[in-house]
Amino acid sequence: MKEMKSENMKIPCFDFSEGGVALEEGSEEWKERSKKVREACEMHGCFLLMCDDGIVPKGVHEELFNHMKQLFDLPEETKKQHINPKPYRGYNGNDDSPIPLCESFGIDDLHLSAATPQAFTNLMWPQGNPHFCEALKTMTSKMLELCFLVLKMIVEGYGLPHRYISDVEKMKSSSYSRLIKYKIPKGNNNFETALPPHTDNSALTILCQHQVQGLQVLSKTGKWMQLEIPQDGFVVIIGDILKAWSNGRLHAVTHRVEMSGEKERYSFGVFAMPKEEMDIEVPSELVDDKIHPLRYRPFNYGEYFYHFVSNPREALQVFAGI
Ligand SMILES: O=C(O)CCC(=O)C(=O)O
Ligand SMILES: [Fe+2]
Repeated sequence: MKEMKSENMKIPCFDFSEGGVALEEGSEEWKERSKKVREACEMHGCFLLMCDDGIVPKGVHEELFNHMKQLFDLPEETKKQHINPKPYRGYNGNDDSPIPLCESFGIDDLHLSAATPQAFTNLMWPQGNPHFCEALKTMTSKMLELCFLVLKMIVEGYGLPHRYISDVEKMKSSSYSRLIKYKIPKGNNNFETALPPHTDNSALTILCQHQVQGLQVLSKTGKWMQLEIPQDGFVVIIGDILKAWSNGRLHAVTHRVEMSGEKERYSFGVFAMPKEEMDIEVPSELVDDKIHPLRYRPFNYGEYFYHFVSNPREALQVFAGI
């Protein structure tokens, strides 16, 4: 356990509340920070993020999680009404599931239209739940703004021409918000895996949680490290798509959730991803003959997702090699 803690010290935590977001893009400070963000994404595949009121208005975090608790307390028949034929969406929560400690709802493109969060909250509460509806929409939009900021920092961190900003902007043209509850393990085990090790099928993932920690990342040296997500803060995780786009330079970190026997855990994740028809193609600036030969041939997100559904661990491999 001690070892986990000391390794965890190495996962960088950026404080965007010290004017990070207000930093003028292109300024020297911005360039400096972008380099550090890029290095963290190469070395660890994730980093922690602190934010102040200017980014996520005060109280929205708390509001979101208070309502999420009420959501998961609704009767099973009500929760089951949230259906979506696309894999990983909809409501997942029955005890026969291969991951019985994890109960979740997935919703696509929550922020694009006011009708989407409203349809969801009206389905769960026929009398409506405007506060939750607003909190869901605000958090998703803010978290996607942070994703775009990080994507722009990555472009800057590699010193790529400005035109790549529109490339990375497309990496967040779709999104999927996931509301998760992790139950307390029933056995006597101190720790139980509630979400098995995986990499994300997104370009970039941003997550927050309510008080209880549990997310662990696998270091490049093969050690599991417990993350300490700051209160009202976030963790940013590189997904498979940015790994491919960056020619394998950014690390799509393997992560899992371990639950201890004490308290339920609630988390909220936003997965930024391209539209299905979008091509993922490595910028020529990130390819050279000697150290960085081209590692992934161009593919589109829909093709990748198709492979991910049948074999998540090998999906990116399909496009590896030329
Ligand atoms: O709940 C968490 O902290 C992690 C969730 C996660 O990794 C996922 O949904 O892909
Ligand atoms: Fe994940």
